Amino acid sequence: MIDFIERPIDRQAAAFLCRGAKDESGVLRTVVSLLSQAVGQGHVCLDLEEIAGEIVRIGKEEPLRLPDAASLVAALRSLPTLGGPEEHRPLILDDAGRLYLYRYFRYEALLADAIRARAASESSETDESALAGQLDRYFPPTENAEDRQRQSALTALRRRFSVISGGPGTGKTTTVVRILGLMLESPGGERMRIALVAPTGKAAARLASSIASLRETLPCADEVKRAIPGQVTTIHRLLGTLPGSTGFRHNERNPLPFDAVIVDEASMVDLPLMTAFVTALPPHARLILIGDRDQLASVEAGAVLGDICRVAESPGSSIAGCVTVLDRNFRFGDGSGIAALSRAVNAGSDREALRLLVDSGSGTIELEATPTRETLKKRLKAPVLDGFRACLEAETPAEALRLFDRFRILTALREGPWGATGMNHTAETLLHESGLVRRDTQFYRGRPVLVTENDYIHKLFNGDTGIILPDPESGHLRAFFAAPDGTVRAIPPEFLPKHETAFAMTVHKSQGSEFDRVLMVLPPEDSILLTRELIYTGITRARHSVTLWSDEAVFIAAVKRRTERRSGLRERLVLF
Ligand SMILES: Nc1ncnc2c1ncn2[C@@H]1O[C@H](COP(=O)(O)OP(=O)(O)OP(=O)(O)O)[C@@H](O)[C@H]1O
Repeated sequence: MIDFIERPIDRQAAAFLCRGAKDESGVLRTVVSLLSQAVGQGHVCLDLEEIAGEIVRIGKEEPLRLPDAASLVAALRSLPTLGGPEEHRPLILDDAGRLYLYRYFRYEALLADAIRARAASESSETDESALAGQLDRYFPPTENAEDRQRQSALTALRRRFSVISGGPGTGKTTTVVRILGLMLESPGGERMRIALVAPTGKAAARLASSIASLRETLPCADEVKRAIPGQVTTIHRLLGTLPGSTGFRHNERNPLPFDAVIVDEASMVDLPLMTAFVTALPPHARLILIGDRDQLASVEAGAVLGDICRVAESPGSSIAGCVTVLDRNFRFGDGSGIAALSRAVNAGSDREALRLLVDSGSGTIELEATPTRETLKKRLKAPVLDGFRACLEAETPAEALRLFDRFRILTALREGPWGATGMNHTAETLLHESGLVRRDTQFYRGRPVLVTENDYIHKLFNGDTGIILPDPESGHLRAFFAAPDGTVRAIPPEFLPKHETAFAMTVHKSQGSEFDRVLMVLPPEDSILLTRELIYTGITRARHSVTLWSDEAVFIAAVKRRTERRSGLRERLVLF
């Protein structure tokens, strides 16, 4: 039984796309409404095989049994709005029984073509023997026979398309900086135009600051170090947004002026944006995607990085050899609590993950039962006061921002007492009662804010985190944000774009950030929103320790549940 609440947009899409069709049974309307719903949930298409024969109930309407797949296809073909892959119609049905909205079909087809074309062409400039010597310098041979970092660098230099995937601490950034050094040292490298991008301002700032410290460690000449770009920008900014349009200034007809582009945190990039980006690259440009294939997929449609990484493993794939997975944890060591736990979660070993949490004597990972509504405030008191006191008592805005990254509450849900809204409310109450903040106005001193939309005028981006504090000079309250170069900037709070309080945030919003300590909160009841990828992403935001509030059964159910996003990208990438 597929039970779903139809949103107004699903109803309108169904009515519009089925207009003029003979649909007494309501099957067509139901299928199109399901497609609209699926896209809203991040799927790129609807798989007819999967819904064939199912009973569907929309809200309180009479349940309806859908016919078998062949009959569904035949019925859909009667729709004047439906066409095949070569046609330009609002709905597209492909040969594998996947139903798309035209826009998404086109994104997927364009992206698959662009990646295949890029993957097929090897970079011509590489001089193999010189390269081997260079690689030995950047990646000194170790007793570890299989040096995947070195392998990933070799792939990135040889190919026009490559992917480096790995969890936190596996050396992705270290490897990127070495690749930059290698590229700039190669013949003609001094003229190479390189762009570094990330999906959010926060992620861009993090990469910029890592590069600034890592480039000094490179075994290369000073002019090469100086040539390494210090600036990291967001994908939107590089492409150039156009007011009132979903298009960008740079596109196939006006390509980006770069020879190599590195995209960090690529798991956060959705299908429409990745397509816009890849199709705006000139054909000769090298594209390197960096990310963690096991993290939550993008908020909007698609799971582009995950799909690419999975295809690369299948025999006959057009992108075989383009993907390297870094799996050795250099930051914690493979045996550390967080690394072992995240590996068990990823593998779906729910019992093993639970055992690690329960038996951990190290203090780096801990499991505690989710508090009830009644005990929530009492249980939250110590973590909140310990976690935020230093930040709220800091002497300067720069110090407060640095200390704020020591601790964060991450929630699985947005709403409800165990969601980000409820946890923020309880945290604020506790801090108010303890005298650490005075929650008497909207912008009170010490209120952390998380920006939730891009504001190009004030250069604030979705995901940026700031704190409201008095300006040390004027005494006026300002929102302070860390700039990528390590300085802070101050914005009058009334100029802030859309934002939320940020003592607690959802795991989704925390992507691209890391904190020393994390308290991750799951609700007391299981829900389809609790997935393996969510748990993995939350745990791996912590650099030193994680406390998980969850009941054992809820944790087990979440680790068992995978997020599968329907798309045809993998199949389109396998085929030549
Ligand atoms: N080959 C290596 N040998 C020894 N130490 C390494 C190696 N590669 C990386 N490290 C160290 O491991 C730590 C993590 O590396 P790095 O920051 O590059 O990882 P990352 O995958 O980018 O992590 P994150 O996603 O959290 O930013 C750093 O302290 C780095 O110096």
